[in-house]
Amino acid sequence: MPAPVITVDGPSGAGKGTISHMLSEHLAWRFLDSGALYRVTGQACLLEGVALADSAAVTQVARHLDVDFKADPQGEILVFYKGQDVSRAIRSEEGGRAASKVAAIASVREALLQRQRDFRQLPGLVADGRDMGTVVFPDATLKFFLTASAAERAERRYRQLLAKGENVSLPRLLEDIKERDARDSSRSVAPLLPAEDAIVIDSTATPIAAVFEQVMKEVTAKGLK
Ligand SMILES: Nc1ncnc2c1ncn2[C@@H]1O[C@H](COP(=O)(O)OP(=O)(O)OP(=O)(O)O)[C@@H](O)[C@H]1O
Ligand SMILES: Nc1ccn([C@@H]2O[C@H](COP(=O)(O)O)[C@@H](O)[C@H]2O)c(=O)n1
Repeated sequence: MPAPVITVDGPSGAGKGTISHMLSEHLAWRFLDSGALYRVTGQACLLEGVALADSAAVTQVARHLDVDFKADPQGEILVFYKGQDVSRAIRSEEGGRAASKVAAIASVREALLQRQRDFRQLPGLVADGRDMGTVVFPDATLKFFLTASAAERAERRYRQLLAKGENVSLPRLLEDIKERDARDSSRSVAPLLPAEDAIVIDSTATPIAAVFEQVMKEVTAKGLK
């Protein structure tokens, strides 16, 4: 019997990472941040001087990706590429753009598929991404698709980056989010869309605690808690 999986998909800034992290802590299950794998692939290309448009070379980078995840003492997950902490670099808007470009290459997705599936271990896995419920774990026990308006997601990202002391422009963030939504949704391979059996939650006007409560109701109803 394979380990149970809860998938949390949706567009950028919908709250997937926040809810998935809360859920994995609450259940004491493993956590897969699949976006980080695409972000590290993009960052590795920038570091190794590989052009993002060179699909064959980007695929080689993805196949041999030397990536590691480690929690710091505060429980924050740090991401390492070839032993170097790239957590901050991959979280930039540029990192998100590069990730979304490499993620549109079918052979890159293929190269990262088994690595993602390897996270499925007992007692269970919470998997955060775009195609967790549709492609990577189609047999997941429970599937969520979180969404919110682009304006609300840009506002959230704006507040998040301001709190980190970064100099950001809200109109630019909104443009970036719309551009990334369009690329992620229109690509021919594993486009961003809810699985047929996903529970869709629109959090545009719903605080995090209330979203988590809704998610936990479904988890309990499935007998996972
Ligand atoms: N329901 C909500 N209401 C208000 N703020 C929220 C809500 N959900 C998440 N946030 C905040 O929005 C920001 C982005 O959330 P988060 O990183 O979880 O999104 P994400 O979907 O994982 O985005 P990405 O795919 O780009 O990593 C965080 O600062 C988070 O605290
Ligand atoms: N399963 C996934 C996860 C992510 N992507 C792509 O990576 C970009 C960054 O993801 P974040 O969740 O860290 O924001 C995202 O825009 C997608 O293009 C993906 O394709 N599949």
